[in-house]
Amino acid sequence: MSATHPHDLECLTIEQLEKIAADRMDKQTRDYYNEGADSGSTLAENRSAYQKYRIRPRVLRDVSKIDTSVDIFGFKNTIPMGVAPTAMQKLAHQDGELATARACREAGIVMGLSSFSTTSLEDVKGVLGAEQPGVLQLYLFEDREESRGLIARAKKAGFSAVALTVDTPMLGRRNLEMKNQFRLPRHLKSANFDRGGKEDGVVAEEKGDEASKRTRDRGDSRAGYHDGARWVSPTGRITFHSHGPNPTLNWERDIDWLKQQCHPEMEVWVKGIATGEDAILACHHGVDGIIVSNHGGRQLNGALATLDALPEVVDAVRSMNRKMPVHVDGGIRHGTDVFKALALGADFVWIGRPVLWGLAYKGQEGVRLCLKLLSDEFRLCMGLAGVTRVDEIGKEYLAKINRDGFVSKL
Ligand SMILES: Cc1cc2nc3c(=O)[nH]c(=O)nc-3n(C[C@H](O)[C@H](O)[C@H](O)COP(=O)(O)O)c2cc1C
Ligand SMILES: CCCCC(=O)C(=O)O
Repeated sequence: MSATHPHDLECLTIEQLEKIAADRMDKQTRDYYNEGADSGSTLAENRSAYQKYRIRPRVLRDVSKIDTSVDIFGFKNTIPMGVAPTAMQKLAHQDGELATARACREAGIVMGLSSFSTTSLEDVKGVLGAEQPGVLQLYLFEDREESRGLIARAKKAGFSAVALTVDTPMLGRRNLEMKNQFRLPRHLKSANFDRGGKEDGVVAEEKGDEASKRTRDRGDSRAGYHDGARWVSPTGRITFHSHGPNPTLNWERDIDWLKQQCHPEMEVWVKGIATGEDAILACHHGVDGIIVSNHGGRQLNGALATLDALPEVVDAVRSMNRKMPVHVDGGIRHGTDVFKALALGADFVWIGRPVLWGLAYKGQEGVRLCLKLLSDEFRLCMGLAGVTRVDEIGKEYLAKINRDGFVSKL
C-alpha cells in the first residue's frame, strides 16, 4: 500500500503473498511453516476442497449496504474470520506475535495465540487491549502444574477463551522438519515458558561455546536430536517437540479439569475436531465451542479435508439440543472460501499460514495486508452473491461439482 494507492500492487492475492513470502524466509522457516505431514495430501486437499463448490448468486437485491461483522466473545469482529494460533512467529519477522496483534487490533479481528509463541501472552494481550478478544491455544502438558500456571496467567491477562488442541496426541510426521533437524534458533525463546533463557535450542549452544557446538555437530545425545516425533533432549526443558504432543489426553479427565480451571472467566474450546462423533462428545462434555481442524494438514495425513468434514460435524451439533458454535480452519485463501465455509454451516473461520506469509513479507504491514485482502474479497463475495448480512449465508447459495462434473444443489 502506498500514499497514492490503497492497494499493494505487488500483492493483490494471498497466492501472491505466499510466493513473495517464500523468497523472504530462510529455508528452515519456510519448510517448517509450509509443509504438511507425510506426502502432504491433506494439506493440499484442505485447499482443493473449496474448488468442489460453486456459489449460486442471487441478483437485484440492493447490496449497497453490506455488514460483514459477527459477534464473537461479545466483540463485534469485522468479518467472520480470526487469526489461528501458529507457533514461533518471530521466525517470520522480528516483531513476531506483537506485529500480528497490532494488525488484528487495527482490523478489529480476534487473535489466537499459540502456547509456543515467541512473545509472552501478557505482552500480546497488552497490545490487543481490553476490548479486543484473545484466545490462548493450549497444549495441555502431562505436567499439569505447568499448564495450571499458564491458564491462570491467561485468565489474569484477560483472554476470552482457551482453545485446547486435541489433534496432537503425537506429533505428525513432518519430513522436512526432521530432515532439517528443526528447532527454535538460539536468539528466540518460547516466551510463555521462559526461565531466564534456559530452554532447549538456547542452552546447548549458548552455554556451550565451541565445545558443546562440536558435540552437537557430532550428534552427541547430550545436545539432543529430532527423532521425528519429538526433540529428544536430556535437559528436560520445555519445547514444542518435547511437551506439545500429549498422548494421555482424554475427554473424561481433561475436559472437566480444564473447565474447572477456566470457567467462568474464560471459555473452553476444543480445536481439532474432525468427526460428527467427537462433535457430539464435545457437546456432552459441555465445551463452549469447537474448531473443525486437522492442524493445517500437519498431523494425520490422509485425514479428510476440513471442508469435507464440516457438514457431518454441523449436522451432529444440530442434532443436539445445545447451541454450540462450530468454527473451521485449513486451506482458506480467498474471501469466497470464507463464504463457502459459512454456507456449509460454519459460524466462523480461522486462517493460519497466510498470516505467517504476511509477517514474512512486511511484519505488521504484511499481516494487515493479508487481513485486508481476505476482508475485501469476502465483502465483495457477499455483494456479488446478493447477501447483505452474514447470518443470511446458507447452503442455498452453494452447488457442488461432483467428480464427474455434474452440478448438484445442496
Ligand atoms: C507453522 C505453523 C504452526 C502452528 N502452530 C500451532 C500451534 O502452536 N498450536 C495449534 O493448535 N495449531 C498450530 N498450527 C495450526 C493452525 O492453528 C491452524 O490449524 C492451521 O494453520 C490452519 O490451516 P492453514 O494454515 O491452511 O490456514 C500451526 C500451523 C502452522 C502452519
Ligand atoms: C506440538 C506442535 C507445536 C507447534 C505446532 O503446532 C506445529 O508446528 O504445527
